[in-house]
Amino acid sequence: MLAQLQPALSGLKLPVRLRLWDGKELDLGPEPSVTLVLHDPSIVAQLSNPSLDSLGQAYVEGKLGLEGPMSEVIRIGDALSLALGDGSTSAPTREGHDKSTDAEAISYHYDLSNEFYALWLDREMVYSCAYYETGSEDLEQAQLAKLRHLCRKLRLQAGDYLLDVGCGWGGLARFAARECGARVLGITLSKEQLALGRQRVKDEGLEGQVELQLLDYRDLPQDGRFDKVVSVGMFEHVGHVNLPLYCQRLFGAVRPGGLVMNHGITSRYLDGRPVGRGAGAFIDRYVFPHGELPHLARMVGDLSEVGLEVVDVESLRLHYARTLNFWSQRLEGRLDEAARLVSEQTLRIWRLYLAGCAYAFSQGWINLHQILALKPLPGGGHELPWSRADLYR
Ligand SMILES: C[S@@+](CC[C@H](N)C(=O)[O-])C[C@H]1O[C@@H](n2cnc3c(N)ncnc32)[C@H](O)[C@@H]1O
Repeated sequence: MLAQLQPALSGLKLPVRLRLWDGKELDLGPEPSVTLVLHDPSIVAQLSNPSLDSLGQAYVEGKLGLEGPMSEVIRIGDALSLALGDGSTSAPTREGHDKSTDAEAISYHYDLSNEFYALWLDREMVYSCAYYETGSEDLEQAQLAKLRHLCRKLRLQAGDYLLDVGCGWGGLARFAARECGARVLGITLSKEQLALGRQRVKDEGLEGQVELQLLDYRDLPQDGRFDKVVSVGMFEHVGHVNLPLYCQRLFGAVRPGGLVMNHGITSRYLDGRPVGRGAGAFIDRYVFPHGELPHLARMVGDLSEVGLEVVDVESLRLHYARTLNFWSQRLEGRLDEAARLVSEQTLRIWRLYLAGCAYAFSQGWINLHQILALKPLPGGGHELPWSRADLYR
């Protein structure tokens, strides 16, 4: 089987070395930067029709070993999938989402280990795209700049009541309280996040201003009590079927004249079908079960349908590629510590996921959009300034 496949593989001239189950080595091109270790002859059949999903699965299951820089591993995996794969993609996902399946999916990802996430996230443990004002910032600076950018877009004032939907470990909630004087309610579905988030609120003496709760977005108060609503890296978990309900809940939570910021990952495709030669299927299987990425147009449409007026949209695609590269490099630099915190299989998954998503953003398979919307005042007016100049002062 390998003898049949070898001419096709060698024809690609990729900088890859194959190491076989019997120890033999075979270079497919000059100066190999990546070694694929075929632990099992059965993996050869998969190599003849590879996708990022099947290659990733073989790695996770230990049939395939990967040696070399992770970014290079992903690039090679994609080149193999493009050249030899049949290019088949699955249909767009439209799963039913209820509170219990969503809670389970969230726990699978976010309750993994606070210590593990702390190894490679920034100090505030912000788990979403950072903002690089000049492109020369490190991760710590860029995450703080992102929090500032969001608060500025929300025109957050002292005394404002802010709702943070999907608050993670509470980095934005604490920033908004500390730097802007806001009162904040943050909600999450992760018990581990909640415990550490509350501890950090306490450590900073912000208990009078910041409250974090375990609450599903479907159960949010609907009496318009919040001046501003922000949702960062959360709507990817909602699912197409529930997007109208999600937008309805944001609308119901904010007061007339208030602002809503939705920051999250969007699909390149209008129908939200999986992207990237099997990459989407891998993420769904191992990383974010039940996650779904809508197109920007779908999200703008659903916000508009409930009565929120979209006033500003910004794409930060390459900002997320850079953020993920930082995360991936930080994890790669601390693999021994990580291996003590999570299982070997989980570590393999997260290594592929971080490097793979950096690649996916860099290729334009997925994007990151900040969508600012407002709930108009009775009569149609609003409180926004005439220009965006205030954002950049
Ligand atoms: C990628 S994290 C982003 C966390 C934070 N916003 C940040 O930027 O660091 C996604 C967050 O959404 C929350 N989440 C997902 N589905 C949710 C739901 N149905 N209701 C409330 N929170 C949810 C998760 O618990 C998690 O805190």
